[in-house]
Formats: sequence, structure tokens, C-alpha cells
Amino acid sequence: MTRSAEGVATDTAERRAVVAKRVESGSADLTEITQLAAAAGYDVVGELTQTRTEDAAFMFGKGKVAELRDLVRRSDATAVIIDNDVGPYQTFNIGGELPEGVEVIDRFTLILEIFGQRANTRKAQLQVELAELRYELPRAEAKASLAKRDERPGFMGLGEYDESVERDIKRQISEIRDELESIAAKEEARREQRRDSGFDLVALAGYTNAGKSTLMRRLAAEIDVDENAERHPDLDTTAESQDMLFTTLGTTTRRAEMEKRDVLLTDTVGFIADLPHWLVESFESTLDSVYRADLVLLVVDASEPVAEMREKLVTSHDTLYERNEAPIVTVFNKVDRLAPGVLADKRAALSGVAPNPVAVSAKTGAGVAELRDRVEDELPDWERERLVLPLSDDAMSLVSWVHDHGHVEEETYADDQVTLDFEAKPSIVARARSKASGLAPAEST
Ligand SMILES: Nc1nc2c(ncn2[C@@H]2O[C@H](COP(=O)(O)OP(=O)(O)OP(=O)(O)O)[C@@H](O)[C@H]2O)c(=O)[nH]1
Ligand SMILES: [Mg+2]
Repeated sequence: MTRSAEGVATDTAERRAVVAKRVESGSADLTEITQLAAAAGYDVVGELTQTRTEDAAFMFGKGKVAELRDLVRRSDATAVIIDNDVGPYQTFNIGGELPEGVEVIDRFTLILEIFGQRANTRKAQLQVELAELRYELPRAEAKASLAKRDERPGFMGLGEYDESVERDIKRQISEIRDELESIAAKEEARREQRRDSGFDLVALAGYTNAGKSTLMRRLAAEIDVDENAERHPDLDTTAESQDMLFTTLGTTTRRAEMEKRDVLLTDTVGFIADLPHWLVESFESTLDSVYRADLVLLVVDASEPVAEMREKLVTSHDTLYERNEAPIVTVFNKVDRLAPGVLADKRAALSGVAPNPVAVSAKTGAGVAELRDRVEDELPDWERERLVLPLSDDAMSLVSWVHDHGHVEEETYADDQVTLDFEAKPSIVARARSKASGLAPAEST
């Protein structure tokens, strides 16, 4: 795939990359790194793979590096993207063999580059910065020890300088952590406030490109953004969809169109396999809206081969396992791309990792009604309550409050009282009861 990146960044016209990968055995698969390169705005102009044990100095064999240099020259590439965990020395050594000015990028710096381009909220920017600093820290340490070892005069000063760089990085990391924590606390308060208003919080999770944002738009009702956007920056009408990895980085929340329940749906950043722990940790709080939801919809692309679906389901479950508190419903998306009969086979093959999935096409809308029903079924049960209220202004505002926060089954008016039969979340029922008990009896006229 050599997709040019319209709309990603303006200065990407001149970005051409050779993608390369080393594996210990078997043959290297460049599909994902090529997609990531495209997502970052590179034209992939060459490919190179090698099956061999790791070379300590160059990652690849020396001959392979020479081949890489020729390929870079021929294709006029501006960068080499390596789908391995390339050490700082290896990066330096490979760079030294390449034409002047050609960048050496590994899988993680590439992902960081994508995140950096997409980060459009303070939180996302802080997370990218944090990940960059955590990537830099061991490299600064390596440089400092190199400088110390080096006996050439004049390098002593550099050694001391680099230790101060290290201290500086650590200080910045701790400042960013503090700010992220305070953002997380605000978000938690906002979730609680939304719950108090009677909303159930449903989060979309899953591997990048599974179709979360497309499904979100299917399920969502239009909301008045002008009114809400400023107060809640995550209430956004546009959760972009593109056939690209990591289209969505920040979280977007919209109200879902449901029969009974008031649901707020949050779209989140996609998962991806094989991320180093420091990168996952830097983005941990992005997933708070998943971990702290009332229900999680785990979306998988059902048009992919079973083996890939299984791997992605396992990765997703691993990511959720530690911290997730909510029930999970698996959604098989893109069923419009499946030949008849294939869906049943995939369901059977994956029943161990995806029991009872809902099959949908976010694109055509097939199965979406069933998904809505399933969401309402799986959300924590509502309580039934009957309140008898006087006919006063205060009681009338309680009646409309109950309408806003629950589902009124029956509302019967008699001469001097109204009977309200309704269902709502337990916390809402409790509040309605306490409001009702505080009402003065109706004044007789
Ligand atoms: N055929 C088909 N394509 C779909 C369907 N749902 C989504 N897509 C396509 O799949 C691609 C990815 O969709 P997105 O909604 O951006 O996926 P995402 O999970 O939000 O991806 P990230 O934001 O990168 O994590 C887009 O090209 C969509 O048009 C579907 O039901 N059928
Ligand atoms: Mg998305």
C-alpha cells in the first residue's frame, strides 16, 4: 500500500520511505509497518527483509545494510523505517552507512510520529510528549556513558552535560505525569456527573482500523455541538474514519440513539500489538474511558482471517484484562465483506475468545438494531419505582426530572395527585425518592 497522505500533514510530499524488517526465522511480513508508514504520511518506495539472528552493531547483516544503502539511493528515499526494536547504537551505525540526511526510524518512533500528528488535545499532546521523553531517557543514559568511556580530551564536559540532560528528562516526565493526573481526575468527575444525569457510559474499544468510529456514527444521535463542545471538548460530532491505522487518537463522546436508556458512547484510540510498555503506559489514561465504562463494545474486523482476528481479540482482552471493570460485548464488524456462510464458521472458530458476538456492518447498518438491543440488555438493570406526588410546581419539576433521567412507564393524574410509574438506574431512583419525600403537600385551593 502506498497511500499518499492527504490531510495528514502539509509537508509530507517529500517523504519517501524504505521499510525493512529482520526476523529470527520464517519470513518477515511488512504489511503492518507499511500501513503505519502510510498513516504517518510516507510513500513506501522500497522493501527489504532479512531472516537471521540479530547483529549487535547493525541489527541486520553487514551485507544487508549495504543492500539497504543501494535501495535507498535508487529509490531516493528520505527515511528508512525498521520494524524492529532498534537500539540506540544500531540506529547510529545504520545511519552512518546511509546517504547523508536519511533518517532511521524504528516502529516506536514511527507510531509516536503518527500520534504527534494526530494529537489535537492537551491530553493527547502530553501523552505524546511523555512517550517521547520515555523513549529518550535510556538513549540519554547511553550517550552519557559513551561520553564517559571516551577518553578523548574535551569529552569530560560532555559527560557531565549529558547527566544533566538525563535529570532534565526525569523532571519533565514527572511534571507531565502530574498534569495528566489532574486531567484524569477532571475526566473522572465528568463521568460521574454524566452518570448522575442518568447516562450509561458505553465505550468502543478494539484494534485500530476495526471500524469503531464508523460504528460510533451509526449508533450516535446528532447532538447540539455548539452548546456542548466548549464545556466538554470530547463531545464532538466528528469521529473521523479512514482506512488508515490510528485515525482516532483523542476520545470523542456522543449520545447514542437508544429505545430506553440514555447512552453516551465514547470512541477511543485503537489497540495495536507489540508496543513497548513505556508507550502503552504513556497512553494508559486514554483508555480510562474504556476501563471506567458501564459497558465495553469490543469491535473486531470480521473480514480478516480467523488467525488474525484471534490474535487481535487476545491482544484486546490482554489490554482490558488488568483494569477493565465493565462487561464486554464483542462486535464482529464489516460483515458486509463476508461471503455467505463464512460468518457462522468464524463465530464457531472464535467462540473461545468471543462468546456470543453481535455481527454488524457499520457501513450498511446491518445488525445495528440488534446491537442496540444487546447494549440495552447488557447494561446494568434499572429499578422500577412508583411515586405518588402532590400537584405542585415542585412536584411537576420532579416529574420532568424523572422524564429526563429515566423511562416513565405511566403517568396518571387524579384530582390532587400524580402517580408516576418509572424505571431508572438505582442511583436515580434513590434521588427521585429523596426529592419526593422533601416535597410539601399540595396546597388546597
Ligand atoms: N466494508 C466495510 N468497511 C468498514 C465498515 N466499518 C468501517 N469500515 C471501514 O474501515 C476503515 C476503518 O474504519 P474506522 O471507523 O476509521 O476505524 P477505527 O476503528 O475508528 O480506526 P482507528 O481510529 O484508527 O482506531 C474505514 O475505511 C471504514 O470505512 C464496515 O462495516 N464494512
Ligand atoms: Mg477511529
